[in-house]
Amino acid sequence: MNNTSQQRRHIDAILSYSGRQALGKHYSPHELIGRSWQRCLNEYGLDPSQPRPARIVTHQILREHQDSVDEFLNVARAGVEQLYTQIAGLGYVLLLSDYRGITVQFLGSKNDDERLHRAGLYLGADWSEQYAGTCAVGTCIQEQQALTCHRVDHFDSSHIGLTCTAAPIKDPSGQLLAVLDISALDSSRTPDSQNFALHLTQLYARLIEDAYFLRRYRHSLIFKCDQSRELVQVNGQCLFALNEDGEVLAANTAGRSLLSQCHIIDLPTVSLPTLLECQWRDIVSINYESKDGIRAFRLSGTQQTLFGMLIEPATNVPYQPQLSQILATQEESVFQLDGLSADDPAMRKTISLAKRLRHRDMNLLILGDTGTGKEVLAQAIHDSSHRAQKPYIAVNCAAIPESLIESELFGYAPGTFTGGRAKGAKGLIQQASGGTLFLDEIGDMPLHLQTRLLRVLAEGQVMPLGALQAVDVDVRVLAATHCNLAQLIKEGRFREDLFYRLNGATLNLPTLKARADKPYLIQMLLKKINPVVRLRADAMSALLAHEWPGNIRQLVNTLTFADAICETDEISIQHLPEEFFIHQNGLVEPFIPLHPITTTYVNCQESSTDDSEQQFLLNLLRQQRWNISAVAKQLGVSRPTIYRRMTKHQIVQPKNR
Ligand SMILES: Nc1ncnc2c1ncn2[C@@H]1O[C@H](COP(=O)(O)OP(=O)(O)OP(=O)(O)O)[C@@H](O)[C@H]1O
Repeated sequence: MNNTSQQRRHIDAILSYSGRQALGKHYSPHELIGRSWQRCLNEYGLDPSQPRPARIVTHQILREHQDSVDEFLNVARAGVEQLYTQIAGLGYVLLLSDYRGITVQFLGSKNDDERLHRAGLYLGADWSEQYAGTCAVGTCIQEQQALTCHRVDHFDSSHIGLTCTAAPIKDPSGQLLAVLDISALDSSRTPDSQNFALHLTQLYARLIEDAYFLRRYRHSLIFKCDQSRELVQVNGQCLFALNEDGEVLAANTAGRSLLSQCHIIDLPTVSLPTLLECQWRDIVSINYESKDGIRAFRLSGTQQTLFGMLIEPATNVPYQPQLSQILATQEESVFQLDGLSADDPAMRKTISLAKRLRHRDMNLLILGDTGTGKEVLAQAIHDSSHRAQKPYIAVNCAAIPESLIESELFGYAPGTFTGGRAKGAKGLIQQASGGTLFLDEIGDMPLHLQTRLLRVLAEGQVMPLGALQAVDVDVRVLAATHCNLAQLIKEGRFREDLFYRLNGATLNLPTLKARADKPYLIQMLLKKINPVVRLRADAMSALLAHEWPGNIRQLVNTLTFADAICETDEISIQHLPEEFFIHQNGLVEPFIPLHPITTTYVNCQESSTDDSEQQFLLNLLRQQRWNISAVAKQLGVSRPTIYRRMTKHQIVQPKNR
């Protein structure tokens, strides 16, 4: 088809689309292009049968347009030139237009000067939709989004040879500032071939937008954040300019979309500490307290972790006087507590509270899912308190049989039980006197014992079973549970008054899945298990991606397992339990250890190759007296997995156990 008949066909397609001509078998445009065609026909009164020549504004007018964005053009230059070097060899030219569609910067080949001029791919060209009809620049201005306008997407039939891709650049207040466009004179390729061009243009539009943002707010403190700790410095997506009180003055496009996730549209009233559920000092002290200059935060009302860094003002440091005051209130370091976490927002709050309360004698309630480290925290609070030299007694209320828990806790007087000790026995509460009593799984404590415990807490005295006289005790109680105590209170299964006695303050522990410092925990725990062994990147990625229903306990077991079956000093994904393999496509083969073993319960008909794993499992089963559920819990896997593994390793449970 020659050029003229192509143009004729295109005019028919638009007239048919507009309903001004009978519907034929014509090209049906993308919704966004269709909207633009409608605007051209109905709002601007453009006539598709009257192609318009490219309009290039005069030098004088061009100068006025350029002057109005002079500062921006200076910042954009480097990005524009870099993008052009990447696309020039592919036959593209580059246009940067202002928000009115006038091309204020142009980069293209001199060889095609005349053709480019005729097509409007030229400095000073007017690509507003109102004049040029549907086109990448003009439609991007109207729709405020990146798009490709490929060949017959153009309204004006004189442009149907072109392929153009454009992306918007916003100013720090969110207003359209400019449009970055790359165009080619001839493109016989399909629209899909422009996907790469679209991504590249969007990427450079963002780079230029961010460079301009940083330039405009160079005198302010800038908070830059990203969902990845590794990428925040080189490619932090969100930028926030802050005043000296931590209020957000401006944000880039990604920053504004983050704010809109939290339903915030009114910028100057947003406080960044509120948005990140933290103190202002947590933000301003990043560069002074964090080793890598990055700190983890949680986005308010979500489970989303953001890693943030600060870019300090180039001159005229507005927050400095306040900063010195803030840093003067630096939190003391308490190694027992600091070591529990590297950088996690929830742990930061918990540890900070624990530090402030550690020397107080108030009772504390530690809440968290199973295996999140409630007991470890309790021990650390005791070890860092003024009671550290006194006893620390831990009691698991769910593990002691109900018939024994009373005597275990409160002790008994001589002669109370037949078969009891002649001198009676001191209960655990009395043993903890002067120190700390940790009551784990407090939600499982029977109601009548809750009443007795309440008396101990209220009166500072314990009455052993069968005794006539109460004994004075001075005990600080740290209680923990994974239960919802409010719910238990509602159901009448937990005493409300005891709850208030125990809950001098609440310390919350996050799940392992939600923790931002998983890499630290993994490395720290592995070092404890085996200081020599090292994790390969594939294993680390699998561990980081895991759900961890059993939390840190499951992580400890997983690492212990991997260490046991790994025969070199490197753990890779094959050494992790079955749950970590990608079964479906067989990408990863399970572990195959080397040394054969023989045991009473193993049918060694053939020499097994999975012997280390077999030995590990066998040892665990023996330790747990063949309680499959207990082994499954310890390894953080399901019972069927244990049975499958037993079958695989031909481990047979002894009949007479
Ligand atoms: N910060 C930590 N550093 C090292 N090990 C930890 C840490 N937190 C937890 N662990 C380990 O994780 C396991 C579970 O911890 P812990 O018993 O304190 O959890 P828990 O919340 O009390 O569990 P449960 O609710 O089942 O009683 C233990 O092996 C403990 O040593």
